[in-house]
Amino acid sequence: MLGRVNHVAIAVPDLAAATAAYRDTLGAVVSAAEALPEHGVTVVFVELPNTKVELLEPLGPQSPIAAFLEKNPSGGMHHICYEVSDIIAARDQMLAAGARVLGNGEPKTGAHGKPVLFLHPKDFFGTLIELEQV
Ligand SMILES: CC[C@@H](C(=O)O)C(=O)SCCNC(=O)CCNC(=O)[C@H](O)C(C)(C)COP(=O)(O)OP(=O)(O)OC[C@H]1O[C@@H](n2cnc3c(N)ncnc32)[C@H](O)[C@@H]1OP(=O)(O)O
Ligand SMILES: [Co+2]
Repeated sequence: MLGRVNHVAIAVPDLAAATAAYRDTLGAVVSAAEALPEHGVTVVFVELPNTKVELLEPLGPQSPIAAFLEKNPSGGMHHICYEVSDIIAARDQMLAAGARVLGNGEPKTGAHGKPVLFLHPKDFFGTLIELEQV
């Protein structure tokens, strides 16, 4: 079911500072910041030769990363995103296996304009998984 790693996401308390560290200290190519209110985050992508790093800052009072940052105030790895070819088939395969698909189970449009779903970290060894249809 799983294809390539699309991105690894890091939740950060200060997106401008994190972006500057990746751009100026690590010498990476970074995108402009984009607010995604429907996901409760502002995001910057770090472009790498083989994948991307997604820097996430909370946006709004209902941000899904707010509690994570309370527990990890200096930031931390938040999720890994795998590509799938058919997100509905992947969702149904996960539900049949007893894994928890987060939200209402319907894909949302992710940062790349593609359908995404999340799987509960407690069902996958403490790692939140995002599936993105490509
Ligand atoms: C930019 C758009 C998009 C893209 O296209 O790339 C994105 O990536 S959006 C990214 C942000 N969106 C999401 O994270 C949506 C899915 N997340 C959720 O639904 C929730 O955050 C959650 C994972 C269900 C957790 O919410 P909740 O149960 O309310 O939080 P708790 O703090 O109570 O956590 C319960 C339990 O799970 C542990 N936890 C929480 N988050 C993570 C995590 N990222 N990685 C690993 N473990 C996590 C948390 O520590 C709790 O464990 P215990 O303390 O042992 O109970
Ligand atoms: Co993501």
